[in-house]
Amino acid sequence: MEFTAIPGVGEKTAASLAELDDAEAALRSGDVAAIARAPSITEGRAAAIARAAVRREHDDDGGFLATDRADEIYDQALSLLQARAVTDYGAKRLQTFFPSSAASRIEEVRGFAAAATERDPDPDLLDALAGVEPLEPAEGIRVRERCLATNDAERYAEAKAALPELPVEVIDERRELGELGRSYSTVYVLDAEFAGIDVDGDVRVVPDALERPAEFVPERTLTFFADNRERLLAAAAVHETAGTKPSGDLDSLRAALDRVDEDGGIVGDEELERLSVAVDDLDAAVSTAESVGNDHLRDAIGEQDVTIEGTDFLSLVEQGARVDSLLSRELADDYDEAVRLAREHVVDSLDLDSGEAEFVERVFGGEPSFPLEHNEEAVSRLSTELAADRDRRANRLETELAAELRDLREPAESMVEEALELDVELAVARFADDFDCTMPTFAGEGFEIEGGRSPLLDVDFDEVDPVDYGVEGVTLLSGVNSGGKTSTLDLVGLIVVLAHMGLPVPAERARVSRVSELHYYAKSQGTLDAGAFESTLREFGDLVAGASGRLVLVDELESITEPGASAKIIAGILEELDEQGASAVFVSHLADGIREAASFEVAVDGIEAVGLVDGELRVDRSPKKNHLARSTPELIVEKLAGESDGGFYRDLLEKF
Ligand SMILES: Nc1ncnc2c1ncn2[C@@H]1O[C@H](COP(=O)(O)OP(=O)(O)OP(=O)(O)O)[C@@H](O)[C@H]1O
Repeated sequence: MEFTAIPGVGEKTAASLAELDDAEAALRSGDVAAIARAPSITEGRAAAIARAAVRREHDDDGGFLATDRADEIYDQALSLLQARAVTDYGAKRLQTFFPSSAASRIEEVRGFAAAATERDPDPDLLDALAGVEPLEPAEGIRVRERCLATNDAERYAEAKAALPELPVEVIDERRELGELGRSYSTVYVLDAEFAGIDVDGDVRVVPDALERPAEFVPERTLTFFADNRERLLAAAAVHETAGTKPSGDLDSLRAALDRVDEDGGIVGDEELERLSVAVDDLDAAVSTAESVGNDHLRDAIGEQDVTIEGTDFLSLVEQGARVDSLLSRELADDYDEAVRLAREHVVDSLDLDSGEAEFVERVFGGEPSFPLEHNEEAVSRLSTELAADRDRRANRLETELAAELRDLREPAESMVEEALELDVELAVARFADDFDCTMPTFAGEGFEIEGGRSPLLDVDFDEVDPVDYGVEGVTLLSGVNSGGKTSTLDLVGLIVVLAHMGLPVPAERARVSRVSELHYYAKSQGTLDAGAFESTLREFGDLVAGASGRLVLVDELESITEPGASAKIIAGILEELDEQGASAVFVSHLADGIREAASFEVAVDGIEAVGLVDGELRVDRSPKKNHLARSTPELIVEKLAGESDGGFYRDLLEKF
């Protein structure tokens, strides 16, 4: 697939997408999580790319929402769905649902929605979902104790690219390898010619290391699991609560996570723990050991009766009062004991093995002196030895554990994606539940809605009166002020948009025709000036230029100019739409004038006031077919005519 053929995808994004394992499948299925795994593609951008890819896949020109008001209705529908997603991911993924004129796309989503509405949005499940997020790649890993080495400039560049986490050293001769062996706990040599080399340290010749980089940086795998621990556990909890079968085995995943600490290190290896503690506590142990030895020596000196010959005394004074020779002669045994105690303290407190204990021999010893002092160089050698052992052991264990975890990585990723996908399904299920939705059917012309209740109204959904309304062809919708004409258009628009998204609609039953474009024009705010009027007229000129297959909803177009002209303009538009067999509902208070001006019998439906109760209009929200509803002024005049004896109101009423 040429990624640049997807609208909105340039060379740079295409190159990012190409880095995915199976970008085509991700694009085809609108898998936002997978697309967002491409470098520098955010989830928001991934949703836009997915939408464009799905459109292309289904040959959809993206023109379904043909007007601003149609766009707004879609945005409102999307917001209602998104408000029911628990995860940010779910909210973004819902953006890949859009109204389309393509039957194949609608069918695809209808299949998804049918399964989704079977789901039970259990509150525990929604709680569990709250912790699920797309997984993070392991980033910022820097390994300092191991290195790669090569004598080839080209391989050096390849190594830097394939294993950016490791230092890469250039070596010209064997001797340098020996130096590296002493500086690093492990050296991976990339050149086969060094095979069989015998140098100090852990130096391994691995010419194929760049072909299997993950094995040489187990930190990649371990950090991935450590960084994503909470998300993975949350996804596991989602599967358990939902009773769904995850891609991976949850017990193995949990057991594996228990073996990695929060920094990606190994948990539960006693020897590694011992070595780590020994490295960390070495200086403190040596210092305490020194005190132990000196305490012993001080006590011994204090208790000793020192006999000193005059010549010795003289020589001592001449030497600047040094007591070493005196110590070696008089307190040799006590000094040896002090050294033994000091060594023993280091070995015991750090739990050193016999090999390590040999290094301690050199830390304390030598010529007797007071106070007893440690040999710094020997401490440093012991420290280097312990650290190298620790690093080698950690690396060996990490390599082994990472090899096990690598096999779990893919199932773990799928498991999280499945949990996130479940959030999308549950959002649809909750939407359908909350607004008593049904799956619409596609057939015939226009639409037929039974028991439709708009969630876009400014009243609680529980208080929304159900509306029955159907239209085939071109119709005027009349009615009292605030009777619900605009709300009816909104309901029709919403049901048509949701149906073309492939989703359930808020009605007991709904039939809609397959529409190529939805043209919904909101009521204009007051009369337009000449320029704005001209451009509005041009818009309608374009609308009627090829209206077949379109659904047109227009709210009180008459408000754009004076009533007489408006009626003629509306009549003209209706004639064109009628000729092309389009379906349209025009809300208007000018039904009489329009009918008069039109060259065909324009159908008129009406939202009828049942009457005025305490000055308030009681309305039947379902428009009556082929019925010109009485207007609010007419109702008021009728009321006044009934209340008074005077002829004025009766005369007035007769004029309606
Ligand atoms: N089906 C319904 N159920 C409950 N309340 C409704 C319903 N339809 C409309 N309403 C209420 O009536 C109010 C007015 O509705 P709407 O704006 O659709 O009337 P209208 O006929 O377009 O008015 P106007 O002629 O003044 O433009 C809404 O804001 C809403 O509160």
